[in-house]
Amino acid sequence: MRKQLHVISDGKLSLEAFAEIAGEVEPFADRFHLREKHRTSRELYEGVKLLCNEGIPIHKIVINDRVDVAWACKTGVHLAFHSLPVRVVKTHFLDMPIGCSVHSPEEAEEAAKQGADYILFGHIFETDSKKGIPPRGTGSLEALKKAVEIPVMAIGGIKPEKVPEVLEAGADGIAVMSGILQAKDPAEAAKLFSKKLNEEGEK
Ligand SMILES: Cc1ncc(COP(=O)(O)OP(=O)(O)O)c(N)n1
Ligand SMILES: Cc1nc(C(=O)O)sc1CCOP(=O)(O)O
Ligand SMILES: [Mg+2]
Repeated sequence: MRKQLHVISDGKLSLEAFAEIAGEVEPFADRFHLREKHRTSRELYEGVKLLCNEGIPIHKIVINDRVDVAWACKTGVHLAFHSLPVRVVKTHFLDMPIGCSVHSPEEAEEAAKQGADYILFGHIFETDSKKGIPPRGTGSLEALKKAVEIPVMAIGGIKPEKVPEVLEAGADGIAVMSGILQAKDPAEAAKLFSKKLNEEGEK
């Protein structure tokens, strides 16, 4: 199966800047997450409109945490540690695609049992986003893959040269923030991630 590339907003760029980058990398990416924990629902709603104006199909847009905004915009939702439980969202929003962040095989099993469509597992490698917290490594990814059947996206410190190792450990895709948003040429970076994912995914 084709391996996925998720691009995660960093909460630092303006939504206009993120949408512009999203427009450039759209052909190479499968999902765009608005992970903007400090923003209001109105700002997130406007952010979705900006993404749509840049040509991002609605099915590729995911809102972090805010089920209300996801429902209003008909996007997917990504549930974080502090979010509503997967089961609750699943019960009330039958058709909403649901992702969930997990940090152990037990959390992964629970998310799958409650009806998550996919999980993000991390952080795999050191990343400025999780300073001072030891990375979990690809060994833990391999162990977690044995616990669930739903797709597992690896997150945290993923650079193009790390993709083979992550796929070797069984990842169904990757989620990337700085590797694309801070790249000199985000489109080239996304293209390279996509190439690495497809090359390795076909093995
Ligand atoms: C053990 C552990 N708990 C929580 C977090 C952070 O939660 P998450 O839902 O992944 O939220 P963000 O990564 O989006 O901030 C964690 N990394 N580890
Ligand atoms: C949002 C997020 N969640 C993580 C987790 O482990 O739960 S790591 C992460 C940030 C990923 O950023 P980068 O690609 O720049 O390392
Ligand atoms: Mg996370």
